[in-house]
Amino acid sequence: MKVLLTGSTGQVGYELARSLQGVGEVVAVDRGVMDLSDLDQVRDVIRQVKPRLIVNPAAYTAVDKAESEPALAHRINAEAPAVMAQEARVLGAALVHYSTDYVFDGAQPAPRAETDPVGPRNVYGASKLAGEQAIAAAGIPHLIFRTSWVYGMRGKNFLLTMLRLAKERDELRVVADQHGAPTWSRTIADVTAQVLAQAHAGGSDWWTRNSGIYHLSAQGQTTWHAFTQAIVEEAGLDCKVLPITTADYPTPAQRPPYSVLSSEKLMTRFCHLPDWKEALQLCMR
Ligand SMILES: NC(=O)C1=CN([C@@H]2O[C@H](COP(=O)(O)OP(=O)(O)OC[C@H]3O[C@@H](n4cnc5c(N)ncnc54)[C@H](OP(=O)(O)O)[C@@H]3O)[C@@H](O)[C@H]2O)C=CC1
Ligand SMILES: Cc1cn([C@H]2C[C@H](O)[C@@H](COP(=O)(O)OP(=O)(O)O[C@H]3O[C@@H](C)C(=O)[C@@H](O)[C@H]3O)O2)c(=O)[nH]c1=O
Ligand SMILES: [Mg+2]
Repeated sequence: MKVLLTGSTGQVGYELARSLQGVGEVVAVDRGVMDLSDLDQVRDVIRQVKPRLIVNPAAYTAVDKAESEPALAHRINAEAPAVMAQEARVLGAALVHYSTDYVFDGAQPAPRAETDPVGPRNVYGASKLAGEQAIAAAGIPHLIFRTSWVYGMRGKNFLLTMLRLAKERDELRVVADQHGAPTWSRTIADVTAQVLAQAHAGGSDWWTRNSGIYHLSAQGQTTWHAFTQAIVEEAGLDCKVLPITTADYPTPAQRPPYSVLSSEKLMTRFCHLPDWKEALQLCMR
């Protein structure tokens, strides 16, 4: 089976390039081959490759910058996935896509289910929500994995930023009033591969029965402050981590105060997800 993989230079895409090897023949395309801001190019590449499955972890992920580039964020996160869905329909292909906890406003401190109302607080979240909706509306076989606070030992992420800052400084000030679940990029890729293996073994109506949104986050919850404490501790660094409020750390984009996802649906149907701290330790070791 031919699998078209986007975003293989990103955190999740890099891990997927490895995890999807057992799923099929992976054709990985980077920005140089398929620029998601060029919708004609997206269409042309899909028509050339003719995949049976498109896996799309590529996205505009710069949350603060998106506030000043809403059109570009929307093109990459909503219009490009819409084109992928249209082309998948023509080919009879399935689409695996990724979305975010930032589709929620996070006003209520309770884990969010897939059926809970959305209400993004920022341009990035709104653009990702529009991407989800375009895929769902296309009526194709699809899986949308909403994940959160992605980190890994490569790429641009909170873990690597904090490791760098903790080495440079004696103390870090980190917000302690935003709650979520840090999720290792490798967990996301491995779970994706496991679910696709089940799809492969599942018979002809598997996609009809299972298409939809799934929350895919590590278990448990924390704050950016406590996440940083765990990072500093695990790295054995000598750096104080001071709790601050969101108001003490002004950013262009608003973030949800509480965006913990309940991954019960995914765990009931497919597989177990690890605790965030155990995954962090595995990643850092
Ligand atoms: N990072 C996070 O904390 C979270 C991410 N997600 C979602 O998970 C998915 C994977 O994210 P993650 O791997 O962390 O993201 P990264 O930021 O690590 O990687 C993004 C990828 O998208 C590619 N990309 C960006 N713009 C374009 C473009 N115009 N054309 C082609 N490729 C482009 C990047 O390519 P290049 O290297 O060339 O820039 C890179 O490969 C995304 O859908 C994201 O929205 C969900 C929750 C949290
Ligand atoms: C660097 C730094 C950040 N912060 C705060 C700012 C912010 O509120 C919080 C997180 O910072 P970041 O900007 O790294 O995180 P952010 O870019 O908001 O991360 C998000 O990315 C997108 C792609 C997602 O989909 C989300 O799930 C989430 O992972 O930490 C501090 O308090 N102190 C610091 O020194
Ligand atoms: Mg960021």
